[in-house]
Amino acid sequence: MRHGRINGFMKKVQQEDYIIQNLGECAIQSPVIVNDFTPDSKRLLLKQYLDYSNTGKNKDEKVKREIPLSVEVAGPREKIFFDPSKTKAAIVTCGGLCPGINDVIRAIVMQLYHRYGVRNIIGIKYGFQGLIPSYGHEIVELTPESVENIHREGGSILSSSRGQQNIGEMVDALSRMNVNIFFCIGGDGTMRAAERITEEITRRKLSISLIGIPKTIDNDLNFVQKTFGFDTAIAESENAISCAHVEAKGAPMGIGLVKIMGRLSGQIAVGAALAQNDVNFVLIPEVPFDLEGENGLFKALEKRLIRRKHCVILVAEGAGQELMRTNNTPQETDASGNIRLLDIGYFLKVRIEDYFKKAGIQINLKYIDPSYMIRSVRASASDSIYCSALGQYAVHAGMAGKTGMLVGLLKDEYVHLPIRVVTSGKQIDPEGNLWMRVLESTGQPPSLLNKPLDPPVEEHVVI
Ligand SMILES: Nc1ncnc2c1ncn2[C@@H]1O[C@H](COP(=O)(O)OP(=O)(O)O)[C@@H](O)[C@H]1O
Ligand SMILES: O=P(O)(O)OC[C@H]1O[C@](O)(COP(=O)(O)O)[C@@H](O)[C@@H]1O
Ligand SMILES: [Mg+2]
Repeated sequence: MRHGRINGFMKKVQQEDYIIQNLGECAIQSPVIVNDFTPDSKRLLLKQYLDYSNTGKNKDEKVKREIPLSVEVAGPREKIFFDPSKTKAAIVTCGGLCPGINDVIRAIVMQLYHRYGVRNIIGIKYGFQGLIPSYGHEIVELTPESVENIHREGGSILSSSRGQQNIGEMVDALSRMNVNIFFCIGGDGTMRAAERITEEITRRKLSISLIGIPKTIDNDLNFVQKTFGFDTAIAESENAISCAHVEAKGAPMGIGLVKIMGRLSGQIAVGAALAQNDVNFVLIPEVPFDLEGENGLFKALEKRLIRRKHCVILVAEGAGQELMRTNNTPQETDASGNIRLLDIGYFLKVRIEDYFKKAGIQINLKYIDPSYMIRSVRASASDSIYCSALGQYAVHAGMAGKTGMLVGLLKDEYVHLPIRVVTSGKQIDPEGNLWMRVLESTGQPPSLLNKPLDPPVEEHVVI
């Protein structure tokens, strides 16, 4: 039996209260096409916590061996590790820009200063470069006054960079500057670097806590329900899609083609398509497609145009890369080692125009690429709320002496995740409900392939 607070009164809540009424027996087969139907017997456990505080010695051993799969819940700890009056904290922002970075910096500084009384807070400029003396970047002092208004602007007041730096030299700098808590705001690349920095700190037996905060519009960190900036990026892409829809309807046989960021995952494209129901085809890296052939994109597009006279296509920048590559195409990477993508947007524009020209059908294709405009803006209200929570929880974790971890949302709960589990990359499951909802809302065919793919060998991690 549990207790719930209803209208200010405590009420006993029992399992019976959660039984859903049914009008009667369901005897008719549903016309909805999905891979898995949801049985009534599938239930969500309501806020189950596990408290193992009374287990005596070897608690960590107990967590490893006896406690079911679970993660540490974030929040202020009764006892802390660092003495606030002697604590020095450093903040770095790495990788691509993302709405909300300044909100997180502000929240960390305010929380350290006002809740814990930490007076020594520094900012590392231009990502990990700022820890390497030869770059000559200045170290900036961060105070409540200096960060007071920064959340009103996009970008990062500390700036950012890509490119690997020497791990040993970075730890030398942290140690030389007497940093006790190192806050790393970044995406998958930053977390890979953070993991290596933590290993080096541990190897040197230094008492430096490293806390990650999940930044990236791509939303591709494993186990993290949502990275900050993702919601804003979706909201910003709406404008481009609306314009594409207007343009498509504004001319005979109009096609609005929009390319949206998303390197290895189509999370932004999927979110934007579901937020903006004008999209008719969503193309993402996780779901391969053919151009030609009876089931390919061109034929599906042609059928749609004949039927409805206009069409909106939303393509994630990482989609269809295999269609453009030959064995001789060089695989280029950026300074951080991320694969440089070929331009699927322009490629599709040219190929679609070519197809319809050959078919003798006159179309009007308008191509829109909002590019960096979806990530250099300030955070939306919901992202700002998320950013302040992440900043606050990151400080609680750092002051408690936790390290090699990241704060994030998982199943609507703020939790501590070991950095090593988040870097393997999160993708959209083509068999999952999210993609099914995209297919339902766009009406695009379940597959744009002429030949079905071989079944995947690896199992997906289900959380
Ligand atoms: N395996 C790694 N070892 C050390 N540094 C890394 C590693 N992977 C990425 N980095 C560094 O982390 C920083 C951020 O990575 P990047 O991929 O650019 O952005 P993001 O963190 O947003 O994914 C860059 O300076 C990059 O070089
Ligand atoms: O800023 P760059 O180097 O042009 O990179 C663009 C890439 O950065 C992103 O905006 C975000 O990537 P990260 O968060 O991993 O840095 C991607 O969507 C996009 O592919
Ligand atoms: Mg990344």
